[in-house]
Amino acid sequence: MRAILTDIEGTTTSLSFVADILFPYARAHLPAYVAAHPAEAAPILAEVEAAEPGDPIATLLRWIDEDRKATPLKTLQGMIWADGYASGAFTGHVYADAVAALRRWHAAGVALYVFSSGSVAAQKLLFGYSDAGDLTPLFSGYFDTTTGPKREAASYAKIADAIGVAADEVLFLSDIAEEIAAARSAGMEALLIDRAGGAGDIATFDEVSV
Ligand SMILES: CSCCC(=O)C(=O)COP(=O)(O)O
Ligand SMILES: [Mg+2]
Repeated sequence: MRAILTDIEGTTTSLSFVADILFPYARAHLPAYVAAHPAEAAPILAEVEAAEPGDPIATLLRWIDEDRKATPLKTLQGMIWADGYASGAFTGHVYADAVAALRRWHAAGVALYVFSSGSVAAQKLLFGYSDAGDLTPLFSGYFDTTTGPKREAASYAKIADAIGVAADEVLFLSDIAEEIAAARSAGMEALLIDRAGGAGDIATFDEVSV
């Protein structure tokens, strides 16, 4: 493999860090953040209102509760989390086996990329302020839903094009079967990870040979 493309939530990072730490932090700070940053928030609120007419703050809070992977929500969450990471309210959870494997693969010359529904800014924060320190030097690039939905093959074809590596030389890792199917449709190798040790192809990054 010349490149590895990884999902975050459920793959490098626990579901509970996202659901129990990140989302509640964004929920609690969203109204005050929007009030304090009107210029930055305005285009995001306009996009939310265009998608669902009504009070955009109420819509955003509901989208958090529904775990909606909507780009404007993800953009705003990334902005809010920046304060949380910078103040030390939390650090980014990355499984120990993922940290070790990412370091090993990087040292072996495999190019590492991220594809997550979280915004690129949020991805850089999570790995930059990770429990294991700054992991961003390991990554060659980041992709989010501005490239396309994670369950559509075209998104993976675009990523392969963008990184300049043939799709069949890219390995994608994710905890979501539909994402794995989309990556395979685009010609990538792909492994379904189930960190609970259930029906996935792998349970940890230790099982991946490159
Ligand atoms: C990296 S941002 C935090 C996680 C997040 O908001 C998210 O939507 C993660 O989705 P993924 O595609 O990584 O499963
Ligand atoms: Mg995931």
